[in-house]
Amino acid sequence: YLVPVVILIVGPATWVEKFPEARGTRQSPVDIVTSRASSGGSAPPLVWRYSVNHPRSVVNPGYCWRVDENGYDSELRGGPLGSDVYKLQQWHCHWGSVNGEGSEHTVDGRAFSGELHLVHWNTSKYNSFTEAAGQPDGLAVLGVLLMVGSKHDELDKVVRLLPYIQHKGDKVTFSEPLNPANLLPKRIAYWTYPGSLTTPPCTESVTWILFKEPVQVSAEQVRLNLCYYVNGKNV
Ligand SMILES: NS(=O)(=O)c1ccc(C(=O)NCc2cc(F)ccc2F)cc1
Ligand SMILES: [Zn+2]
Repeated sequence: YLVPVVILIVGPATWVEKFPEARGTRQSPVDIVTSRASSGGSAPPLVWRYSVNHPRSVVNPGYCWRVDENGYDSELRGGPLGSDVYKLQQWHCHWGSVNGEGSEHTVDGRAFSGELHLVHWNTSKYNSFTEAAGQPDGLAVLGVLLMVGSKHDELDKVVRLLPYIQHKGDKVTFSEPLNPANLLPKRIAYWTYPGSLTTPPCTESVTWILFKEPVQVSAEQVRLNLCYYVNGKNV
């Protein structure tokens, strides 16, 4: 007898139908195989400066949360970014829904509890984020691996607002001073590779800069993130 085989194709496997870029040659996320990473050689230091005292909005985009910088000035330069200057557009997180394996990148096959992305665009060459997002050197994303440990005070300024944006499209603006640099690890060693947006349209426009040292967040902070965002649905 014939066994009915139903192949349910959801998620990334269907993205190639709608987003041809997803079939590309530099798709993210990837597994970082540390033994195959070459040393940075003589790359110049990575330098960043962020505005602290300006109104930011926390948005529920339907998956996790996103903080919009609302156009306030900032700079990211150096490292693998050549002579171009990039500006912080937004930052957001990816959390796991099961056994705390929620990071997008893995390191030697190991996943972390979550991953923070600080999304920057090339203001030296392009006039808007949307324009830059379509160019191979348009975006630079700083990736921070999150692991359960002590409470993260800077991140808590966002986590404590989550109960107010429980539905997709909800947005709350806050003006409490916040320095995105405090979201980064102390040690700034990183891996870098040319990649893509990890969600549709998966455009291959991202220079990925993933810090080696994970940052600690408390189990309660992970739980709060999970309660509100499990698999992109609000629960
Ligand atoms: N997880 S990640 O850091 O890789 C990532 C960062 C930004 C975006 C994004 O802005 N998407 C919307 C979007 C895409 C475009 F290509 C152009 C405009 C735009 F709003 C998606 C994924
Ligand atoms: Zn992301």
